[in-house]
Amino acid sequence: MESQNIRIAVQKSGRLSEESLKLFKACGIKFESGGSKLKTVSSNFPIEFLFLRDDDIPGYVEDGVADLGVIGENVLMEHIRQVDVVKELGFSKCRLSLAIPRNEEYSGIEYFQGKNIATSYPNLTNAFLTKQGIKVTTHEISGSVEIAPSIGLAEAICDIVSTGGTLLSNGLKEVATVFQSQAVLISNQQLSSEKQAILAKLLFRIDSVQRGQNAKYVVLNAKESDLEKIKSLLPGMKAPSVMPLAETGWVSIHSVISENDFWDIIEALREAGAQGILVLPIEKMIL
Ligand SMILES: Nc1ncnc2c1ncn2[C@@H]1O[C@H](COP(=O)(O)OP(=O)(O)OP(=O)(O)O)[C@@H](O)[C@H]1O
Ligand SMILES: O=P(O)(O)OC[C@H]1O[C@H](OP(=O)(O)OP(=O)(O)O)[C@H](O)[C@@H]1O
Ligand SMILES: [Mg+2]
Repeated sequence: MESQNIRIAVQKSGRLSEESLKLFKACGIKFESGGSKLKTVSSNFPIEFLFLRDDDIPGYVEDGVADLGVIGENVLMEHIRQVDVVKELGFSKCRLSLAIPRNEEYSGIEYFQGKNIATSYPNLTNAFLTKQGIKVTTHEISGSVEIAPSIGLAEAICDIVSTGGTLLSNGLKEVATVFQSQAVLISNQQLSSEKQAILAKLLFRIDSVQRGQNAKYVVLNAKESDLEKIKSLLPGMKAPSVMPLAETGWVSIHSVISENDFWDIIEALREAGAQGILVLPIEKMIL
């Protein structure tokens, strides 16, 4: 009999694992993680977790060994798989970039013509350069790619960059971005209707958590005479809540501000007469 749980593959340990587990926990899903256990079932949601090497996840989801998976778009795009991307997760943001020794002069993409490039992403690298008429020889290596130029393995590299610290400490400079990546939730293309219903519940929870992460709850005091000006700066979920204070002529205003324009709005609020501004995190936001 088919299991009623949906099965999700997440990275066992690495750059995706911590944020993945944090997200599912923030969704109220309880499960054990850590240690040497490679499979665990949630005690309060119909989901089973498999802890795997990230490279294996897209294949497992394509084959239906797992129903869902969390994976970096960079890995997903390198080996085209028949899976659906159901949600951008907004963490493990990084880019796949071409880098060369720092003392080299970079004239433009033509620099790479005929060069040897070390990378874990030969398909993405070749596709990017071929599109621009550049022919290179890629050397596939699975890790520590940044070492390649200094040991004479290649003249350039194409690897994951986030802060740029690894490039810097290996005497390299980033010269072109091939691909921007983040973690995504992928799904098998033939989920049973039962599993689709579980996925819909999961996505509803992820949306609520993400909305909360992108917003702040703001409470402030203001003179009634400044209320209209302040209200025009505050959208809120529907409209800001306004409550009288114990002191005549003063009100307390509660609202929700998007993380993106948070500081701009706070500055404008202060100029408009807001005082005693409190900012609180939002755990979940359900529309
Ligand atoms: N420095 C970084 N900052 C942010 N995200 C990153 C960074 N490096 C990698 N990533 C993202 O996290 C994913 C996993 O990276 P990680 O280095 O943990 O992979 P790995 O060493 O191949 O792990 P595994 O042992 O599971 O095969 C990458 O495919 C990429 O999407
Ligand atoms: O630009 P930075 O912030 O320095 O990050 C980039 C580095 O991070 C990743 O490696 P990771 O540290 O995950 O080690 P790994 O090679 O073992 O995967 C990636 O492969 C780069 O080497
Ligand atoms: Mg890997």
